[in-house]
Amino acid sequence: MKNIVLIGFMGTGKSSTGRLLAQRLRRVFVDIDRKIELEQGMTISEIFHTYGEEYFRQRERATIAKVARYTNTVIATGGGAVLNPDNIACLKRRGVVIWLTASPDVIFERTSRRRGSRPLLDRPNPRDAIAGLLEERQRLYQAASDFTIDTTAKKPWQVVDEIVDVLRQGGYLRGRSRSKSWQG
Ligand SMILES: Nc1ncnc2c1ncn2[C@@H]1O[C@H](COP(=O)(O)OP(=O)(O)OP(=O)(O)O)[C@@H](O)[C@H]1O
Ligand SMILES: O=C(O)C1=C[C@@H](O)[C@@H](O)[C@H](O)C1
Ligand SMILES: [Mg+2]
Repeated sequence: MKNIVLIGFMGTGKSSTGRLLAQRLRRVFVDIDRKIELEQGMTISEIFHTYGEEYFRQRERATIAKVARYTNTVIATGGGAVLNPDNIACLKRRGVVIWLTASPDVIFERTSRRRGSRPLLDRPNPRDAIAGLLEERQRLYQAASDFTIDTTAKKPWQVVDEIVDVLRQGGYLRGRSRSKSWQG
């Protein structure tokens, strides 16, 4: 079975929704940011501040190259994975790519919850940083994705339901996964 790859801006729910989706489909879940943190023994912010963004992007590239070879896995990428076309090319080889979106206000609200953990938003006016990065990246997410799901006004379990529906309709899932109602 193909991997299910979640892409999208910070705060669109790739990590939290990805974990739920993997539980629902009984698949392994890999979060690229978490894997880098574990392997490096540092948080993403510490990596950015100590070695710089370019170094982080190299680690991200190497980690994605490794994980993209898995099968049957739910993969949550970091928000900047689309910046390198090689990342997308290798993820697509064995994966179907889902773009999670959310409005700038909701992104701001969700990313404010764990301040200090997203170095690119660690500045005096994070709203402007969000607007600028969204503008730069929107077309990259669009071009990389097979399906798009707007998470703005949805609970994580509703996003999971929608992902399962689009994957099933697209012929990417076989058999039944647990019914929607179990998650309330
Ligand atoms: N659909 C949702 N409704 C409400 N809150 C959500 C939803 N999805 C995620 N969240 C919350 O928003 C915050 C950010 O979510 P998450 O870390 O999953 O985003 P992400 O896309 O993985 O971001 P990053 O690219 O920075 O890793 C978390 O506090 C999470 O619980
Ligand atoms: O959007 C981005 O460029 C990033 C998103 C996070 O997931 C982390 O990968 C890191 O903070 C960079
Ligand atoms: Mg994440």
